[in-house]
Amino acid sequence: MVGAVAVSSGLRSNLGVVNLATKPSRFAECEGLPSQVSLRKGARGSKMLLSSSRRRGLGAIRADALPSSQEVADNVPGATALTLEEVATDSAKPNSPNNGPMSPKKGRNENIREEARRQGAGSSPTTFSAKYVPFTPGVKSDEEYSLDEVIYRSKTGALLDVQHDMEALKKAGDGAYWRKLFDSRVGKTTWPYGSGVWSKKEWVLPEIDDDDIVSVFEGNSNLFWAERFGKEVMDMTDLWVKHCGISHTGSFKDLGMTVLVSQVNRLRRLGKPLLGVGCASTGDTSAALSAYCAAAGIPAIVFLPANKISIAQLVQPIANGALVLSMDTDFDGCMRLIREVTSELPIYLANSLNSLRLEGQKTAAIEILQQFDWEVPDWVIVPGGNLGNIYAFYKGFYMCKELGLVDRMPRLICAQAHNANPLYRAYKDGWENFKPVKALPTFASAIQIGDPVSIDRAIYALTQCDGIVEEATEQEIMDVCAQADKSGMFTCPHTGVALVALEKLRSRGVIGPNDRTVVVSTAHGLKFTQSKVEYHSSELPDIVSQFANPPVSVADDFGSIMDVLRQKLSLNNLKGSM
Ligand SMILES: N[C@@H](CCOP(=O)(O)O)C(=O)O
Repeated sequence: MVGAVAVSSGLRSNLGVVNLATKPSRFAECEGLPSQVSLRKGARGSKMLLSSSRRRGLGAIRADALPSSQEVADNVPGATALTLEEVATDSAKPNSPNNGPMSPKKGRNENIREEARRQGAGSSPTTFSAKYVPFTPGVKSDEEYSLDEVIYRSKTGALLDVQHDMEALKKAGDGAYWRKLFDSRVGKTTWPYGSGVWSKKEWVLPEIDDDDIVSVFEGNSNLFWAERFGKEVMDMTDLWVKHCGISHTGSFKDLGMTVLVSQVNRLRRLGKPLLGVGCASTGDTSAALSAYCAAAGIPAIVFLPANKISIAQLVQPIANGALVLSMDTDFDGCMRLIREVTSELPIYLANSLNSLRLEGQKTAAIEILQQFDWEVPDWVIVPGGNLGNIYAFYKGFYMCKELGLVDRMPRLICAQAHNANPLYRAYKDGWENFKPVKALPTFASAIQIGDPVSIDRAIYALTQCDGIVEEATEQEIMDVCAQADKSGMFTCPHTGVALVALEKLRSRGVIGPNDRTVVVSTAHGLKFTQSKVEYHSSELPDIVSQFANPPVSVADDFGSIMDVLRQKLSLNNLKGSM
């Protein structure tokens, strides 16, 4: 066990040293974010710019009501003004990263954006449109906002939804038309359709100019048949994993972030004085935001709970040049603070409270149908923390049904960690009396959230499709991950939570042995190696490592190695035949 112990203690000591809270100055001057506009002391001086009613308004601000860059500079001690022109034109500069490395040159002088523009693909005036409306299902309202406004909540404080002109989409063609169009774009590098998200552009952000899109051709993620795990562990024949973690920054967040950052890119070009984009995060949202902002040359500001995210997640925004603020609180605390800050300063909020994100995330559901050649699976299991994604999946499936691409919806299951299970509790209570909880530490750290922003969206989605909520204990999460990994996967703990939900529903007979079931894997397991190392070293407190596979320490000589092989591989039984 020497090897395992060494690896594990090395990792642990690394974790101990990395605490950005003690080193703010090194990171305050990250590329693209003038340190004068840092959010340290004095930023609260800008309070006078916003009316107190807006402060009470749950963070809802409209872009046309935002202070100008000059006003910010005048009122924020130490801030300098970016001219509107500077803000707006940065991404249009010829050497802007937005036009840079991810756009391979076509011919001598043309990149793929230019090629798409020349061919008129996607940039011509569209008959499709989308707008924000209050997310108040069943309640009629005339309230609506352009997607070019900076607004996250309705007048009454409700969440917003992006509403598409479904009539225009229906008029364009029937289900077969849309299926054919989407299928024709898969596997190409045509800008911007090489992206799994933008290949559904008409259903996502129909009115954005292709030139404003910030994409690294995310999406089109793997959907694979988990044959051995399905058969041996779940007694199932038709179990699939949609691996959204095989993505640019290693999680499904890329799907939403390409949409959100593209819209910010557009707003800055239109002259909105947005200084940057900010989020609270348990590690994946911050990684995605930082990468897309870096690709577009837009400042990113991320609020992280100190010592609560993995090193692999922490290093991503650092490397991408974001301003990383590490705080001695949990995710819910970071979320409260970023909402306060974004209602004070012209920083665009990138958490899934912002309904734009879900427009990108819903494409994973459409992809699942597409990958099954437009056949609908019986069940789709999604891990849930802040709860935007379960609604995003619902919406993707719903649009496909409404527009005739398929004729039914799958049943959705949301899976939560027992240590952070407010949705599960509400479900068990017949959806009555939702109460936020104090989320306790869980290996599934990305869903360690006690007061989920999208609770209303999640409850709506689940009630609409006869959905189910399940929960997983820490022991169950680690065991199922080890079993899944043994069958060739490399699961993140959140995927483990979804697998536990599956196991429980299988053992109760709710999910049948031949039901086509998709488990959504939300992140790459390589982001969460620490708990795996400790599990296989049997070093996790309060966890019995029944599926541990520790490395064997062996002397570097032939005889010792043969002894181990004999013991481990039952070579003695084979002796006669050798
Ligand atoms: N797991 C998330 C938490 C933030 O949720 P979001 O839905 O607002 O992105 C993360 O990776 O930060």
